[in-house]
Amino acid sequence: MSAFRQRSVQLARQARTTGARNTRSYGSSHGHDHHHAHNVEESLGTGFYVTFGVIPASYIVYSISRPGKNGEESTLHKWFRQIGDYGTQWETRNHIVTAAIEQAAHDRHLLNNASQKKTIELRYPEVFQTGSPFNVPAGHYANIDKVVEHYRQQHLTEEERKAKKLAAAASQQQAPPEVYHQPPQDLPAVRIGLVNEVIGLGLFAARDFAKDEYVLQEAPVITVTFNRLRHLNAKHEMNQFAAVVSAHELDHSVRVAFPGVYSDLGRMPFTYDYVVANDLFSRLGRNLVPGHGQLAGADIEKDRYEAWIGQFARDAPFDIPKTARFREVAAEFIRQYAFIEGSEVAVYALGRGSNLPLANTTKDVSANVYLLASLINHCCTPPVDKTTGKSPTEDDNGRPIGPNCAFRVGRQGLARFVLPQHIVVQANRDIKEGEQLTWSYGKDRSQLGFSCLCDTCTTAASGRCHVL
Ligand SMILES: C[S@@+](CC[C@H](N)C(=O)[O-])C[C@H]1O[C@@H](n2cnc3c(N)ncnc32)[C@H](O)[C@@H]1O
Repeated sequence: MSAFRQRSVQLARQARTTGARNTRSYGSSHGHDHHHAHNVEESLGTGFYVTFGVIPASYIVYSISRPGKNGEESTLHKWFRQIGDYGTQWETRNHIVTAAIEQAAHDRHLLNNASQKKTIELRYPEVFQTGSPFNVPAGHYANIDKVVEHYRQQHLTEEERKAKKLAAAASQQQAPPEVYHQPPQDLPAVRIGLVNEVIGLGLFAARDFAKDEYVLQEAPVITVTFNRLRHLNAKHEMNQFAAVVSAHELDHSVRVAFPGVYSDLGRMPFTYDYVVANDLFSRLGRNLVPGHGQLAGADIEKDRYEAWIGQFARDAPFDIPKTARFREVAAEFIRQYAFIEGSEVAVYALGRGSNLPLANTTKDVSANVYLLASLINHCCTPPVDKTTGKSPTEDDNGRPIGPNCAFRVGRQGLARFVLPQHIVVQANRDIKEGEQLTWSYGKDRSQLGFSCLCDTCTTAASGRCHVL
């Protein structure tokens, strides 16, 4: 194209030169043309391109508009027809899509509503009649009696093994002791005794008890509202003071059970003769639930008793001034002697700063004082043995050590026979007649508030408590 263009320019230049020769030359331009011939750059122009473009375009249009060799439809004609057919095509597609959606909806409806078949159609029912096609001579079935017998034996052996295992497990599983479910028996349960002049009164087994056996059930003699956090405030102190004093006024046995508290409240302890003459030791058993353990009297010598109450008699003034100090005395008495329903620790174990469990600590709850159960003294649990990981229950000579009882207040666990606010005493190991009943006050020695003189602490053979 470039060569063609250069040639055209050359021809045009020659034509101009010839033209100049035939025309007049003006003086001013004379000789200039001759010496300075310009190179003229000219494009081919639109006309040129149009002319040359039309030819192939016409050819293309011509060829696509021609029918095929065998009279087929020309390409151009096909295009026009396709464009014309678009409407029909879309209509057909829409019909197909609509039909598919309708069918899907129908199927879905059918699947959701049709009930499931309860039987399975066999592809060919003769399947039941056929035997194994392998290793079976024509007209015969294999005799599988031996196989059946083998698996029958295997099944019987397995069943026998299971039965033996179950029986072994059942014999190993110890049935809970019968006594654990039974309320205390209507038999002598406890006897009152004087442990020594420091510890004071205590309760002693009046017969043998088996581990887990219930010893007695007792109703409270004083019930007051108690709040672990607001124990010492005017409302609670007044409530406790009134309850403690009126219990004393109603029954002299209360003064026998708590001589120290009543001397603090201005009441003289009774003499031994007065107690015996009025049968006040026996009256200490008056709140036992009938049929749930009996008090077998008291075993206390006169001179020891007089020596013991002498310490309280010395302090006792003769009147009860209702001052704040006496309210405090009553409140302290409740803290020392009361038990809370549902709790397995007594109120003293819930003293200020205690982290022992009490359902809702800011709530007012009932705290109960009992006549007999309040005489049960504390015994320390021996420290855990590092080798066994348990607290020893026997000393080196095989004698039982540690507390031998536990208590529950109200219904708890299997002790469903316990009445609301009542206390039940339970043997936590076998107890011999004459043994002192003890339980743990729930704190270690440093927090007890008195110098512990329990067997665990004082018996040389056990003596382990000293390390606490
Ligand atoms: C709930 S009373 C038990 C009955 C008490 N012995 C009495 O005569 O009133 C608790 C008080 O008994 C005394 N006590 C209980 N267990 C004791 C122990 N292991 N060692 C020394 N004193 C104990 C303490 O004076 C304690 O405050």
